[in-house]
Amino acid sequence: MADASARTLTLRRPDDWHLHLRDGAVLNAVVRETARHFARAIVMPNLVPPVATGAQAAAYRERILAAVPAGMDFTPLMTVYLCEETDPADLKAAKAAGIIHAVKLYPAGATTNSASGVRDFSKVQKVFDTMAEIGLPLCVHGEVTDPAVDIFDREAVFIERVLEPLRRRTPGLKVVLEHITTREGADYVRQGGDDIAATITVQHLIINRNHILVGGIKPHYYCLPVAKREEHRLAVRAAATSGDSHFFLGTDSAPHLDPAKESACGCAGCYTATNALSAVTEVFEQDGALDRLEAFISLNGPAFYRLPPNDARITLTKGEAVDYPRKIATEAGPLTVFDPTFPLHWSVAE
Ligand SMILES: NC(=O)N[C@@H](CC(=O)O)C(=O)O
Ligand SMILES: [Zn+2]
Ligand SMILES: [Zn+2]
Repeated sequence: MADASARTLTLRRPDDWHLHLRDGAVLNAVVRETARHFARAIVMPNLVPPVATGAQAAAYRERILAAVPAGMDFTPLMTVYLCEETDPADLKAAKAAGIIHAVKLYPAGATTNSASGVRDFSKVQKVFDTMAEIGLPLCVHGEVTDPAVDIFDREAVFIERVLEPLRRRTPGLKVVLEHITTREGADYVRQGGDDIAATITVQHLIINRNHILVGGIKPHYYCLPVAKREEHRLAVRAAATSGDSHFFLGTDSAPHLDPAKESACGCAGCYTATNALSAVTEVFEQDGALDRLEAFISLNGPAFYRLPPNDARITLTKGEAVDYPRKIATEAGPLTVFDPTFPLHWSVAE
């Protein structure tokens, strides 16, 4: 489809396999930014209070659909937030009704709005067993919360201490290790067989921890899992651009209003929906991997989730630097768009 000198790419319309849309004023402002480019998205359930039941997922889905501007075609794929009280029968019913496509595991305290997450994994083993039985994937925020573990080691330690034992206890459970940031994450998933996959974000293809900390603290580059050393960024980037079916785009676009980011205790999350597709295309071009872009953004995700790829196509065109907004206005205040640090040249025909 694409060669190194391509200036136009026509690809199947992509999906975003990890997205935060929030609610209310922010939802109303950000949903169009995603719907412009992506046909579907796995919508994260970490609202306050969390989306914890099938009924709450159905109600959130209605609020999202009501916020999609007229004439735009966007399908939210809902998830439920795993709590120690989650009822396996409720998940079964919500999956059978086509409302939910995954369950999200947040270790309690690991990230934004994760206070209701799981503390004692033995309390949710029945839920995992049911999910394995009905083929409902588990999306995992893969970081331990043990205060004794260094924040830069939390993903690798999670794989060893939590994820591998959980998968051994629950044969057949399909797992997405979300937003991987390490060589260990990429290696584990690549070698993990057909029941595991990983999402990779835009920012983790582009930034390492220096971007956050050198020359002053840059709150808009702070997200969780936090960006690691350069060698890890390169390993994650190689996984994305390899075309390997275990890896697909989940932007983890995570809007927080500017005052909440630019603060003495700034929130974790990068807002990337607006320029995600241009940035990912630029990355694949930089690495001579445009022929593997469609696998990463449009094919590998649906295959893992056992959904058909989109029939619609998008056209990406290379030209002068793309002029995308630096901020998105919402009725609650501004959101800063992720700055990839280099100009983007690929625009998307809408
Ligand atoms: N990635 C982040 O840094 N933040 C996400 C939560 C998450 O995906 O862990 C958010 O909801 O803001
Ligand atoms: Zn997360
Ligand atoms: Zn996220």
